[in-house]
Amino acid sequence: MSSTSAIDIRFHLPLSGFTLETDLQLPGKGVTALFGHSGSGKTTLLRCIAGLERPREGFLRVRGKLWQDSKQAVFLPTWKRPLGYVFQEANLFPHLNVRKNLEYGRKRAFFIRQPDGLEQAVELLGISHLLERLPERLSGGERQRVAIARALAVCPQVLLMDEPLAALDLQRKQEILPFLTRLNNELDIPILYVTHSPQEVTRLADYLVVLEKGKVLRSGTLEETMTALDSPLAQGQQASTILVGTVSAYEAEFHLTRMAFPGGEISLPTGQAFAVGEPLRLRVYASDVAIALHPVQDSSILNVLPATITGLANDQQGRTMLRLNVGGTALLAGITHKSAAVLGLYKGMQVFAQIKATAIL
Ligand SMILES: Nc1ncnc2c1ncn2[C@@H]1O[C@H](COP(=O)(O)OP(=O)(O)OP(=O)(O)O)[C@@H](O)[C@H]1O
Repeated sequence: MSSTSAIDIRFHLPLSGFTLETDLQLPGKGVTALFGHSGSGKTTLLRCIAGLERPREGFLRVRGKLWQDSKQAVFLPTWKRPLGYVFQEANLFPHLNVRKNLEYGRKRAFFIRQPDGLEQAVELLGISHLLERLPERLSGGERQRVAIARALAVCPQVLLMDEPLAALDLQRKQEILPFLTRLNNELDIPILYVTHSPQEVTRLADYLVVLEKGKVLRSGTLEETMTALDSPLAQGQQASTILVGTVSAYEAEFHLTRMAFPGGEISLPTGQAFAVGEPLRLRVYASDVAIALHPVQDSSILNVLPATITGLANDQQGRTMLRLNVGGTALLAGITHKSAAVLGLYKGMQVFAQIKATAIL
């Protein structure tokens, strides 16, 4: 990552009983998820980036622009930082309609560059039909879409989102997720996204920072961090791999979509037809990946990919997690400790990964 396109963050912020200590370089575009247990410091880190906390020692450079450097006594106040901030609650002004809520934020912003920022935000969040409504006449999901549009209407250089879905029920979450995916695809700014939810991480993130007690436990691409055998995300029933690729074919007769990814090709049944070339993101649970020593001929499993074992970790419940390299893509396989022993699996061994099921994210 070059320092002109990245976000460089170094903060040392001692609070009573808790110290935030971060030294990070994050990508200057895409979604970076900040993940960790309650109290690990995710919100405090966002507040530092927003200039709402002022660490005595701090350095922050966003895509080549210095926002903060305690050594040079540089500290841009919050109102001069070109950022959008979305909270758990939408916090709209109840007496202003949606349009006026959006305009209010824009009027107060110091840094607006593009005159059509508001229209773009309205279009991106699909809220043009809501502009004349008062917040009390919006659903929770709509309110949150307005809050996101308000943050984007000021044309920020970075979007900070603090658990934007946490206050919503499952159905509302599902309603908003496609808009968040769209932001990631269509905006050229980085999004820092705080969440507790492994599902949101896997659905949205390109890059992941795992925080624990104010420190960075791990940071890297989603693939690296999810498949590192000592990562909290690679443990238990939720352990999964995200495969990113494009549709290579659709077999209408079988309602079967084939996706090409750097490690090969994978097929999955889909209710809807996808166009060739369309981007797809699939989740493969580790528990849905089995291991064979030879390519199996007579099997109902469609996806059999040659792989090399790059790591093994046993837990205390009789399970072994394998990290595989499938043509350059990391894949987790969760099998029993007994199967690993019977097959004589070891690091460096060539095997075949049989992928039983996948889900589109
Ligand atoms: N102004 C403050 N003064 C003292 N302690 C603080 C202050 N702000 C936060 N803390 C403490 O810092 C720690 C991290 O809090 P923070 O809200 O950043 O965690 P989090 O990971 O966002 O948690 P959650 O997921 O529950 O929102 C907590 O122990 C909190 O009590």
